[in-house]
Amino acid sequence: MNQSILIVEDQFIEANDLRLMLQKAGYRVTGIARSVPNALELIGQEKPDVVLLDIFLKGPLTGIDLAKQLKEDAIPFIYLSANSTEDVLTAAKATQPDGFLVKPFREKDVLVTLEVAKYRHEHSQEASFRRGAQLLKQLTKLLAEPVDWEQKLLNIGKAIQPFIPFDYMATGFAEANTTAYTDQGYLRIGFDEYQLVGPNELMVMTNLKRHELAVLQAKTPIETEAIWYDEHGFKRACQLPSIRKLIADTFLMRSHLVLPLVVPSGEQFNFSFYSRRPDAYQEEHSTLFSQLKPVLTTAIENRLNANPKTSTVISTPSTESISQASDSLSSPTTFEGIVGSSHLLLTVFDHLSLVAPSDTSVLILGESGTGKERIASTIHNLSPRKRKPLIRVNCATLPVNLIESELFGHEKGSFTGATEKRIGRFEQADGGTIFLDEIGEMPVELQVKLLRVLQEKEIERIGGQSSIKINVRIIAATNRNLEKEVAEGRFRLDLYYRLNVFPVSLPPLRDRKEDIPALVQHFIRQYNQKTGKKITGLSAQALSTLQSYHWPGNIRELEHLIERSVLLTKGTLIEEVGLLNMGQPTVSTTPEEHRIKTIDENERDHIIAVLKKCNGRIWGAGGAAEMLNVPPTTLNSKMKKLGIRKEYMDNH
Ligand SMILES: Nc1ncnc2c1ncn2[C@@H]1O[C@H](COP(=O)(O)OP(=O)(O)OP(=O)(O)O)[C@@H](O)[C@H]1O
Repeated sequence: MNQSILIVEDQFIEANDLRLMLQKAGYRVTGIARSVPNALELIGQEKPDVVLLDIFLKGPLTGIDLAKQLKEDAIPFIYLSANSTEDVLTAAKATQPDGFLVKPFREKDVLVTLEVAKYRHEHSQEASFRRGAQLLKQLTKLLAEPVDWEQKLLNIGKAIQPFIPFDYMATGFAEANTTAYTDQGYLRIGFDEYQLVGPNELMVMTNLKRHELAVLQAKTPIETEAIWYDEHGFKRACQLPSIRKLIADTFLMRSHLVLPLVVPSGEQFNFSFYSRRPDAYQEEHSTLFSQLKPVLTTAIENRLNANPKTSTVISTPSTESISQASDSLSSPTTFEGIVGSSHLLLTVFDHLSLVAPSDTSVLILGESGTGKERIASTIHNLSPRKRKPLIRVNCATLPVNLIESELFGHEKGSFTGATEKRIGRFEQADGGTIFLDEIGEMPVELQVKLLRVLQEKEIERIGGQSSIKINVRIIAATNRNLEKEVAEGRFRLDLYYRLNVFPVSLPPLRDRKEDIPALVQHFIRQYNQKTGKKITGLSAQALSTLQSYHWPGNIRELEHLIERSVLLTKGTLIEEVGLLNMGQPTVSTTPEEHRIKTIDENERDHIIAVLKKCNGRIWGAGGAAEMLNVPPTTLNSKMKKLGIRKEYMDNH
């Protein structure tokens, strides 16, 4: 083995104990550093395979400062720490360490954590390269398919989506002094559904004329190297009028990545990605793109040869979405039965499809009723373990004195009352998945035992003589802020770190109200089936009440409300829901309000109210057109006819 390790620790005795422990296990200790400058000097002399790094050191610099350097040098590191405050923990986590060890150390924990860190480090580097290679292979295949160029670009986007997430992708040639806007855009409106946004569609969506788009295009800076913006940077980049500002404003985009490709003939073709998340893009996306460059460059060259740029065809306006367009309101498109297509939920789906096939542990975070259990079973069902058991353990409801025997089992006679041998939940889940729900409620004493099981992949029944090997995938969930629990000493940092390998955060319903219509429909269908009723939907007034509510109980609360409403409704339409006083329009008593409005005025007010509710969004899931159940183009012309100006859409 003879791996080399540098210990960065200012407590002499602890550092020395570690050194002896490591040497006994066959590691070579390259030195003990007590401060960051001292550590840098030792690393300069010999690059270690792994660094064990205390957070608080001698001098003004901390282990977190050194971690940034280690990351750049691709040296794996493990923090040595006593439980820290939330802020320190957050800062430490942001440096993406390869492990955490909590003092005092047990020899076995140190050795296992080192092994895991080594594996994770090699694996993550190798995995990202492998993923790039896999994507490259997929693209090569897609590009050879005999489909038109627009479809080809869409196929590229779809293949890239899990690796470079986007809500809008713009593609096109970049040239100075342009006199036309010819980019092709793809707006994501469902898990695998995109809306084509060519120049004509963009004109309709933005109420701009062709020459106005061209002017904005000419004002848009041409990036010659990969560049990405987080929310603040993007706001600054969008101060002056440009196409990217137009896209940001129209589709509510918050971060941006431009990946330019220069083909040998000198032409530049851009892939521009936009996201509604504030910080979707990082260096790794540009690195991945470099791996894809050769195959994409060839595709663009071929396109240029077959179809010189000047003859770019401008497509006719279309309101059709490409692929799997959902045609009826009665059956919402779902991802494995999970309803919703808000960008926050689509991000969750992307994460699920990435992580499900592997054995990686997943930590699901989210408020009560956001669907954590639902997501856990989706991960299991999408994994190769799907034919084996999924065992759920609710850590909050297990009696403290029985929890150990529940999880690990016991031998007959091992304690008073143990009249029979018991197989624990871990053993029951062998070959499959264990779902540890409400993990934040697990007593601290038991957390150590759980950590051992995770590290060593074996359990011991209470009263048992030997350990039993188990092969179980762990999914844990909590509605608590685990970092706060760690900071307050109620949750072990090392266990948290071990579980938090792949966190999935479920957004609360109030942050994705655009999913409400589809969820309502889904639950109405479900309860129609159960009760034999034939409810067809919800009145606009009732929907608007639901959209104005804060939803502390999330989807479970919505589900119960719809269940109740289906039972209480006599006709076929739910006219009212039981959330009284929520979001009711205030009644004005001015004489003007008593005047009877014309149909057009009423229609105008209604459209404005809906537009405000959708933050001005017309297109896609949760957009005004969907809420009003009319095609977006029809809504656009109605708005023009009724004189609804763009400023009503800028309300935010
Ligand atoms: N996106 C969704 N589409 C359809 N049904 C959903 C969705 N999300 C949740 N549900 C339903 O909402 C209910 C609550 O979900 P679930 O029990 O998974 O929430 P939870 O976060 O685990 O709650 P808790 O924290 O209270 O255990 C379930 O009936 C589930 O099927």
